[in-house]
Amino acid sequence: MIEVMEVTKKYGRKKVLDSLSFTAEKGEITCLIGVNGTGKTTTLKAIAGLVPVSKGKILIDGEPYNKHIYEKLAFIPDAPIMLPRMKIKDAILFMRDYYPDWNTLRAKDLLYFFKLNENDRIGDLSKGNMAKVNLLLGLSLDVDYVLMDEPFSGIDIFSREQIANVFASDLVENRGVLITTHEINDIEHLLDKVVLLGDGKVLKEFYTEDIRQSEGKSVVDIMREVYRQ
Ligand SMILES: Nc1ncnc2c1ncn2[C@@H]1O[C@H](COP(=O)(O)OP(=O)(O)OP(=O)(O)O)[C@@H](O)[C@H]1O
Repeated sequence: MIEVMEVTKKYGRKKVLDSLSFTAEKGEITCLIGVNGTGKTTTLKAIAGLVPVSKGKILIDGEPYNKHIYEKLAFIPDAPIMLPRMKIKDAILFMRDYYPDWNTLRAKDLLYFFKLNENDRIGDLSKGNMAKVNLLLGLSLDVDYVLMDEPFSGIDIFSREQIANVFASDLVENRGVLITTHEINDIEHLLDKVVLLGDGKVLKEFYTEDIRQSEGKSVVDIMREVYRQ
């Protein structure tokens, strides 16, 4: 389980995360939602140990950040991970050589599934294909937790469907997936838990099944209630 416990993060004097607490479980897809600048990316980076927090604790399976964290966790940003002049196949070889948990077979499957050309250069890719390459590189690591920053941002409907299919497949089964997104419509049915953020705080945390069953509401219904207050 990923446990974010009363985490405060300041950039200079600006408080970006304000005593933020929530959990993301293994075997579940948890989605962080919030307007621009509310601290979603900062939260993922803090969990991945890429930015230090000012206060509070983050535990992965009960352990605080340590040098073995990347054996458990992959962070997939919404920007290119590799150098623009590298070909997709070079990026795959780099990952294979660098990470002991690299799964070559899965990388091949995803290359085929996403219809990517391994000879294309990273710097020449469209935004959608860049997102697919990032997803391929992240999901081909045999880790328990995958953090994905805005995997659907600026991506056309067909690519969004392809990416959503990956979320529904056994590629993410048994892992803990934590994503940030604005594009809730295509993936609402795949989400187990939603955490609504506002000004660096949790405004509401809920299981999608619970609100469907007990209140007959969708995630968008709850978002309207919370953000219109
Ligand atoms: N390195 C930094 N130095 C100073 N301020 C930063 C830094 N990184 C982020 N911020 C600020 O922190 C706030 C939260 O940024 P963050 O990127 O976490 O938000 P977000 O919810 O992911 O936004 P978006 O939806 O636009 O991606 C913003 O006001 C941003 O300007």
